[in-house]
Amino acid sequence: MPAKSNDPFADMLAPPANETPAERQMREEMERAAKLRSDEIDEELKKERTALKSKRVMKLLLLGQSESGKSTTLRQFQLAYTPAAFKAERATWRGVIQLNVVRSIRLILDTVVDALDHQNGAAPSGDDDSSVDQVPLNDEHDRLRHRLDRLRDAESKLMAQIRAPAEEGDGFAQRVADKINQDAIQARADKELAVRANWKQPFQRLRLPGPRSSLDGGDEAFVDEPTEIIHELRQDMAALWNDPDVRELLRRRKVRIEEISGFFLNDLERVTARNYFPTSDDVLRARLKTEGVSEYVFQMEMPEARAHAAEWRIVDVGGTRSQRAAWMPFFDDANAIIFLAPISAFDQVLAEDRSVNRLEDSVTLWKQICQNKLLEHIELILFLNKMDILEAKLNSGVRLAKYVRNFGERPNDIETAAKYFRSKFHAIHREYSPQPRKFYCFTTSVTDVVQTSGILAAVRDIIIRQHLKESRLM
Ligand SMILES: Nc1nc2c(ncn2[C@@H]2O[C@H](COP(=O)(O)OP(=O)(O)OP(=O)(O)O)[C@@H](O)[C@H]2O)c(=O)[nH]1
Ligand SMILES: [Mg+2]
Repeated sequence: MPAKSNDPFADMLAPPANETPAERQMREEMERAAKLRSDEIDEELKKERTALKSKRVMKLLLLGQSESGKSTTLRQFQLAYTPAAFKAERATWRGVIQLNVVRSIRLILDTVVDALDHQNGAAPSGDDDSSVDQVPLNDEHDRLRHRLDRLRDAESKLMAQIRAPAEEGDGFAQRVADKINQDAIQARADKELAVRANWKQPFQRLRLPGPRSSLDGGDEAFVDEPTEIIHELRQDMAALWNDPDVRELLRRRKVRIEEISGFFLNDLERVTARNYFPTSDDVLRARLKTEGVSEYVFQMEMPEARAHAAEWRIVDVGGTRSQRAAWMPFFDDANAIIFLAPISAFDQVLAEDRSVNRLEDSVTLWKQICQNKLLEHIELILFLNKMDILEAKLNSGVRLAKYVRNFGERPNDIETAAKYFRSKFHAIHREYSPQPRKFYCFTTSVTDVVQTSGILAAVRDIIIRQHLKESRLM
């Protein structure tokens, strides 16, 4: 009988004192099997830990004021890195584009109705410098606006469709996660449609006509009521938009419909067709304000280890002033920020606060981002966006110096303006960053697919380079 040790655990684990040789053999076999299984588990755990370590997640934050182009940039990432999914979702944008059309027409109608009221003496007194703005309108304009009244019906139905609550359990939620503000679906005072991130879910059930080579073979178009109304009114809409008196009225009243986001009136025939199917360009040009935060997750192949694809998370936020408080929680673990400054907006004001110039707001925001201590180690990538609009504006004779005094006597052209803005934003970056960091700046028009895909590749390389540098330091 083995002597008792002082270790109670060793005693417990010791083989029984009266073990027979057969029992001993069985015990030893069981112990060997258990050891084998235990080693296997250890090995699995080790592998899991290594895999977790090498699983890189890159987080990219899109920041900037409302209408700066954040969601459009996100859509460009989707088009570049998950093109099949992007294409599959184009149908869901039809309603948004139809709403954009209705909204443009409604803006023109508001101006026409106001002019007609003035002409008929029905306008409220007091707001009258309108004789200068006035263009004589006739009965046909009046008839046109009455016929177009039916658009209201299409508008409210489209809004209801897009705002319909999403059902749970749809796979789409995996790609675009509605992170905050589940109920943040609101029509604002400016009546611009805003929806939460997973607004597309109800549309997944709608059967829309595919592009001509549709894989499901269906030519049969899904024609809902708003589509039917918009189609029936297409000629009246075109008549309104192409009417020389109406154009003159808009010009005199400085209503620049073409410059308002989501402008499709030059494509009326195409987008009002019963079997209209949005192109990729249409999706990029469509306007849908973001409420809350949405996240796009995809796998990006890493150049230094082809076998591993890093997970990328791109976070898109709402840019209106009231929504900026929701940005903070995302600062902690971000790898990089793309900050969008729409420099074409130098002569515009914020929709949410008409006392604030949009360029000044962008500059203030840029300062705040540059000096934020939480972000001091993060790569800041600046997009001076809407260059195409800036160019058209300068070419049409709008003088930058009238709005930006310091621009002075410089030539009023796009190259000079871009250089000027670049140096202004660079100076802020230098002065306000808590410690020196590299200044990355691109002049962009993020609705342009070709130009933007090159820029996104450059952005990807900047972020990956930074990540490699950090992982070597760790
Ligand atoms: N022409 C032109 N249009 C642009 C450009 N960038 C964005 N847009 C358009 O401007 C509108 C606003 O862009 P969004 O991407 O929705 O802006 P956002 O920053 O996400 O705005 P919020 O969601 O309100 O914060 C959309 O209709 C875009 O198609 C650009 O560089 N050029
Ligand atoms: Mg947005």
